[in-house]
Amino acid sequence: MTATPVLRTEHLSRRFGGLNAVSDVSLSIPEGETVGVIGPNGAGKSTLINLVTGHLKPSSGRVLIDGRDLTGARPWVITHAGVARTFQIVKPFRGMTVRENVAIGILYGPHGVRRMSHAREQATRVLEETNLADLAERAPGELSVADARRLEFAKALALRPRLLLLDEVMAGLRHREIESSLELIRTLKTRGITIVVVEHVMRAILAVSDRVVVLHHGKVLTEGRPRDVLSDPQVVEAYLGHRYAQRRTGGS
Ligand SMILES: Nc1ncnc2c1ncn2[C@@H]1O[C@H](COP(=O)(O)OP(=O)(O)OP(=O)(O)O)[C@@H](O)[C@H]1O
Repeated sequence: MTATPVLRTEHLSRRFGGLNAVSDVSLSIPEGETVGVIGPNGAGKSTLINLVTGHLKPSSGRVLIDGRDLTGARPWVITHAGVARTFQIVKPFRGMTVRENVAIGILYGPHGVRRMSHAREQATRVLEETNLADLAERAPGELSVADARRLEFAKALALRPRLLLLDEVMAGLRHREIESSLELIRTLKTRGITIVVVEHVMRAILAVSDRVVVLHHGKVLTEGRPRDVLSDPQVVEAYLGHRYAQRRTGGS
């Protein structure tokens, strides 16, 4: 008997007026798998994440978390089912320190921490893990782009999710900063966390994905092993462009 997937979407669709932002997307992600989701701007990647996390309701189709039908459930219900996410546009609470931003999620999260002092202790551990410990008392507005993205990561990790959805956590980062984000994702993989990585940084997708799904005009164009998918002529045509293909075949 095969295990129940951590995330399953069945014929998931979302329309905005006449636009099919996500169209008939059926995915099955088993426990411990890291899936990269790529596609051109406007392909529906963030909408897909928002449909899974309850930030948008589907027009049709279903979302199952660990086999439970949570289609259209509120975000906090999805969080309590073990799902955490980052936002593409970082959304810290401005009036709080970095540590408090993480602690507040723990306090209202699924693991029953009710005392602020305990939440702060746990937040400190997450900040150490995400290399933000030195910045714990800073205001989020003082952080660099890379550290603000790390804070998003830390807020999601603080919920101790089984399924983590990362929406462009590497956008705008430098080489070294990307490497340290990849290191963190690799650590989470070894803990068995199931991860969905939406990313335009192909090096990152190749480095951590067990499988890659390509979205195009809201539909799954193709999916498979990262190197196979990234050399697929359809994917090159729709998204990557020929310069990228030449670079890859040139061995970079
Ligand atoms: N709230 C909304 N109202 C109307 N249209 C929307 C809304 N959200 C997304 N869209 C449209 O749906 C389509 C898919 O958008 P989405 O943000 O999911 O794409 P994406 O693949 O994440 O793109 P990017 O790589 O630029 O982040 C786009 O055409 C977008 O303009």
